[in-house]
Amino acid sequence: MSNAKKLVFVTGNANKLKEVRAILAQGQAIEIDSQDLDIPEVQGTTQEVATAKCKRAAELLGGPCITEDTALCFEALNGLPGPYIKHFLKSLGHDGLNTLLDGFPTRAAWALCTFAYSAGPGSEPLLFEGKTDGQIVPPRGPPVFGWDPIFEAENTGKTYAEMPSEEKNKISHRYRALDKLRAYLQTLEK
Ligand SMILES: O=P(O)(O)OP(=O)(O)OP(=O)(O)OC[C@H]1O[C@@H](n2cnc3c(O)ncnc32)[C@H](O)[C@@H]1O
Ligand SMILES: [Mg+2]
Repeated sequence: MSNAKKLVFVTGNANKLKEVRAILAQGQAIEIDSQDLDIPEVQGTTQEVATAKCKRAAELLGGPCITEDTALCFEALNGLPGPYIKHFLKSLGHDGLNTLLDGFPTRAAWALCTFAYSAGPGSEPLLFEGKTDGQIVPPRGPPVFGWDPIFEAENTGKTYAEMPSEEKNKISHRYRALDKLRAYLQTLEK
């Protein structure tokens, strides 16, 4: 009999779901169900964006849920595109995001993952953040997931896209945020 804790992850992104399941599968009794709900994303800080999305998801579901927002932040642009990376990526592509940084003294960037957990409608979401530093580089590796080919992580010399998934999942912004969420969920079981 499985005594796994079940959680609903509200996301429309199949790659996120895949990584979250792979990371949580490492010895943890948390099962993830997913739902793709169309939730407008507000403008603001990464925290404001994450909180508003999770609140709305819990209202629509009528129960507890998690949501996740990923930002890609350029040091030269004071953290932008940040939570708006999805639209920047769609409009500019990998090459355009690189060109955006031409003429700036640094191509340093960080990937920021924010998980939000709501215990249910009306319950203020809790946030769990994970960050991985890196550099924006011309694309290398298979273009499977978002901006993976242009993000060279920390001192690995590899873009996320060049890493086997187990390697990315050990150092990623998502892994680091999930580690905190997992620790919090364990305290609820006690
Ligand atoms: O339904 P949700 O969960 O919101 O899924 P989404 O695809 O809209 O995701 P976000 O709003 O968080 O936007 C983040 C953007 O960054 C991309 N992205 C997220 N995590 C990534 C990762 O680990 N590597 C590369 N790209 C990523 C993703 O495809 C989006 O274009
Ligand atoms: Mg989204």
